[in-house]
Amino acid sequence: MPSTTLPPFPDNVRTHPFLIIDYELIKAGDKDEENRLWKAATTIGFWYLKNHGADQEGSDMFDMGAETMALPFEERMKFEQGDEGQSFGYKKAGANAVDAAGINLDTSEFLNVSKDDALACPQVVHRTYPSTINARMENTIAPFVRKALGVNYAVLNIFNEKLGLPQGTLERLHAVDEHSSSERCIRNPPPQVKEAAENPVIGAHTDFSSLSFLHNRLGGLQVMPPGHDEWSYVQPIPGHAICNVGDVLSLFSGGILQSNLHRVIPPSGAQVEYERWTLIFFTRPGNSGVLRALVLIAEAVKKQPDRNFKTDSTAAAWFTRRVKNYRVNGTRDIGCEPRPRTTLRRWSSHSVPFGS
Ligand SMILES: O=C(O)CCC(=O)C(=O)O
Ligand SMILES: [Fe+2]
Repeated sequence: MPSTTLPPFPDNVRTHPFLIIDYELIKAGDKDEENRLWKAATTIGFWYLKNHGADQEGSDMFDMGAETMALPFEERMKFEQGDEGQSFGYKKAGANAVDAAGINLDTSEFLNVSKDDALACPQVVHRTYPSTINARMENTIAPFVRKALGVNYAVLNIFNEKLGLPQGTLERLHAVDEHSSSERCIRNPPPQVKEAAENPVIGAHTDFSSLSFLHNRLGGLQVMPPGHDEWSYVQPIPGHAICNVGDVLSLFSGGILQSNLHRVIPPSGAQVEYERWTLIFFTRPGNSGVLRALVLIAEAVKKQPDRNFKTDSTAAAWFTRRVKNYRVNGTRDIGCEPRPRTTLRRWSSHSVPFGS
């Protein structure tokens, strides 16, 4: 369990301010708040969300993560996600690379529990999990999934309206009863040597979700805002989730919604001594939907001939490829684009932006 007496976020590092969106106002249909959300999503693609109502569920999830990471390593490894593009299960540290060459390995461990397994429990949809996860499937994981989905559907419905799509289009593409996404709980140990304090623990990337609903207590997350060439920290604010647009919404919206580059390095200042935990719910599209810019967005796509908003892949195939390409031992699919291990390149400068 992450300590409750963590040192404060340092005041001598560069941070990037995000808009703070009030979920209570969003639920109440406040148009000004919807406009602020739209502004955040179409500029940097990140925002803080307050009054999301998932604090207790998030805290229970962190407990689940701590209980599971306390199991012997061999036990966790029985549930390792493997190199075939499956994300559900346990990811050991060092299975992913943090640089484009695939030389430097990550230090993060992930626990990815499928929302389908959580909501169908005791039925197994995708796979089984360590005993500590099974024990909390109904009373911890499913309630968190429901809260996170509620938040993300509210946001999707606003984007749907702003994009001028027929009512319910984005929600249907992310239908709760169609198999899809995972959530993630991450543990990063403190760096072993002082020099490692600047090394990324999760390399630069854009999320291959539609929306990410993220909770962390220590610093370390950094963004590269559009038009900048230096990283800025994202300061965790107690009780505020950090939300961001992922590649799938960017793709569906022809780039109107921004999926922004970010990475994780060890926390700075006194926080560096502490284990760092993150909880994320990734809302992903249903597996059968073909990923391409939606028809009504075709005009926006035509105006950006240098960018590719067409994958010819279903969500399931695209997602599998993205997971495999992160794995050090992952085999590339025939016909797959060159393997950028991380998306250090800006999309505008490479022709297959959604293939990595
Ligand atoms: O740990 C964090 O703060 C962010 C993790 C992240 O960006 C990811 O898992 O995609
Ligand atoms: Fe991310």
